[in-house]
Amino acid sequence: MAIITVDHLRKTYGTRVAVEDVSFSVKEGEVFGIVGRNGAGKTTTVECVAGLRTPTAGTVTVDADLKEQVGVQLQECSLPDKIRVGEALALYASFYSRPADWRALAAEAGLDLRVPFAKLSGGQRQRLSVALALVGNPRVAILDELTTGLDPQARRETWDLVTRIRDRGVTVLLVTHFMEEVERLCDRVAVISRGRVRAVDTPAGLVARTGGEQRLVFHTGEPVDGLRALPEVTSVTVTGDGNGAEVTVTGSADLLSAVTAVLPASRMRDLRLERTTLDDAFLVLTGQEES
Ligand SMILES: Nc1ncnc2c1ncn2[C@@H]1O[C@H](COP(=O)(O)OP(=O)(O)OP(=O)(O)O)[C@@H](O)[C@H]1O
Repeated sequence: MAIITVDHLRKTYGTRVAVEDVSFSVKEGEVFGIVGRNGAGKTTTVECVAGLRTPTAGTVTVDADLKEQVGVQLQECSLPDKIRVGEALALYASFYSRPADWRALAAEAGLDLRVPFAKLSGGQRQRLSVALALVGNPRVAILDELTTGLDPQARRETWDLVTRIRDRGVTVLLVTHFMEEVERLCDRVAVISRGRVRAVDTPAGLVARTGGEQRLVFHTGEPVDGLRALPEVTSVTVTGDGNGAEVTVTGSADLLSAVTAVLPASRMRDLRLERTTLDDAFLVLTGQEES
């Protein structure tokens, strides 16, 4: 069941078009990603979903009482330097009629209640901002670029926190630049480019729709012309000659077994198989329009 429905959303600021035409729906309980290059319209879109901005045209429907049931973590978390983690959580909890147990939230986010905001690391600040977004016990959490600027360890801890939120049944709308984050966390993702949705799919579906191509690269002294006739093969490129020739074969799934049936792996050196990645898919889907 859709908990969020965005239908032909458009948002302009004077003559500047921030969101041209965006439609998607988010199912209850899923982690739904929004990806796109800088300025694509991601933040404007989620701010409209959160009720922080009014659409110029189109509609946003959220099947939850906005004030109480949507928790928002926006790009920068800024609090007074001296406020302690526990004080900030208690303050936010006082805004809600049925707040979550904020001590448990802090423990889950790995935060010490006594530490003042100014002393928190970047990762701790991000996890505090997620905890603050959850303190009202929302059914929907909107998280905007929550791991930008974090080191790999802090990023992983934040991902674990998002996974635990999802496991509790909270629907998550996640804006991100990181394809690894999409692969790890998102059930489905909308790719936005220049204010329009270019694709909505699972991460694997996005990879598949932009080719799902495989590439086999190896060195051999053997003739490779026979490979061109294989139905799995779309191209064979040879650079250099003789025993040092580097051969690149592209094609569909099962490329490796098809090729090694004709040319045994024992006749190849430095064999490697490369697959289309989500990064490749993202570049294909957003690249042409915005270089
Ligand atoms: N308040 C505003 N007034 C004027 N233009 C704005 C305003 N907010 C956003 N824009 C413009 O709208 C476009 C989309 O901005 P938005 O912040 O939604 O993009 P984004 O995809 O979230 O980018 P980023 O990844 O850099 O955060 C940009 O060109 C931006 O400059």
